[in-house]
Amino acid sequence: MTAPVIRSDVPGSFAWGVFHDRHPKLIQQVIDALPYGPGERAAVEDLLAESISGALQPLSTSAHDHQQWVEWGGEGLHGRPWGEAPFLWAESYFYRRLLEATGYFRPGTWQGIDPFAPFKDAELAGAAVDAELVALGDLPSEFTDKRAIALLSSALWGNRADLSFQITAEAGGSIASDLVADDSESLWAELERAQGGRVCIIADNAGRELLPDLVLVDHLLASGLAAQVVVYVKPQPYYVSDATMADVLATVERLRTATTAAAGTIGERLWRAMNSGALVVRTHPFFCAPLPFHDMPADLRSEFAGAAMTILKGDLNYRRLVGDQLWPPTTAFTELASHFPSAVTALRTLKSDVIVGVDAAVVAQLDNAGTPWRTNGRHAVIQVDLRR
Ligand SMILES: O=P(O)(O)OC[C@@]1(O)O[C@H](CO)[C@@H](O)[C@@H]1O
Repeated sequence: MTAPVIRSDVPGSFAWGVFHDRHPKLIQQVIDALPYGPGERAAVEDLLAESISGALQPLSTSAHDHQQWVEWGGEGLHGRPWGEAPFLWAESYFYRRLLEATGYFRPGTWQGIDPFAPFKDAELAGAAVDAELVALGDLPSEFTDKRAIALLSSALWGNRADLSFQITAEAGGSIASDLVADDSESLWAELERAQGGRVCIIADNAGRELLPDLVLVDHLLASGLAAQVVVYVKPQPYYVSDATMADVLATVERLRTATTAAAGTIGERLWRAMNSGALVVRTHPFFCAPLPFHDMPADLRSEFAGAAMTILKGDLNYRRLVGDQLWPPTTAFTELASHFPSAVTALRTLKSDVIVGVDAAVVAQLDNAGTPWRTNGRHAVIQVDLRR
């Protein structure tokens, strides 16, 4: 089964807009957020110009991952317009090159400085997170189904980043009308069935998404639904807000030091779970690769094999799971997710063109409404492949 691979050279498409509208704004924000010198500023602006109207240049041969990117497909793309590369490839490479331009990997003063840290730090320190921490206290404190459903919903809508505990505490669950596919009952049934196994979570964004993700992790461990949770984060700054280990530590600290008792208790439990190995945070270079998960290397594949469930958060992980392709939206999710080494659940708000596993009647209704439902971030899916 196949479908057209998404590229960013179709004017007016979502992918085209990412390169032509979103990236110029992002680059401006990056060079305004830290006092980069003339060299870094020029390199960042050159990258933007190259990605919009130039030919795709290779990483410098002295870069530690030069060869890796050649193997990931760079060789066939060097010298061609960026828009001819698959969108997933080009977007991922853009973030790698942005780190090159800001000196993230180069020995020197900017080495290891996350160019997106000012945005992530501000979000985590902000009033919205304060309100989230307070709202945590309104959730049932016992490890009931009601709490589980509310936390799953918070982790899902945390990907939308304007909704989380505050909504779920009030609604007592999901914002059902915006869920275009909901297999959450299968997820809970499978976690109950496999009780005491290992659950993997492939994290997405830091801040207002990682916070509810970690609260869900705490629930899985404290309720006994999982004996161990492994959270996978990015090895380096990526797609602006993607979570790294530094973001996990900052989020656990934000919980621990919260003035609200519920949040503080969860933060302490997460700390102790890391101490005991019940909660493990891991990463791998492939999490910043420009390829679908279908192509994951054997060492990473073996880490997921044997997990009771892997939960993938967010839009980019969904694109990598099912393939960044224009599938008919009614294509079965299980058909495209079956390559993954364990049972999987996608928790994703829709922010790009890729979507599968939606009933024909729902697709017709959404199409008829005339809104850009695939990309406006309003809708979401909870999709499960139980591998049986
Ligand atoms: O994975 P997330 O954080 O949910 O969303 C990331 C994302 O929406 O941002 C990109 C635009 O820059 C999209 O191509 C991509 O899928």
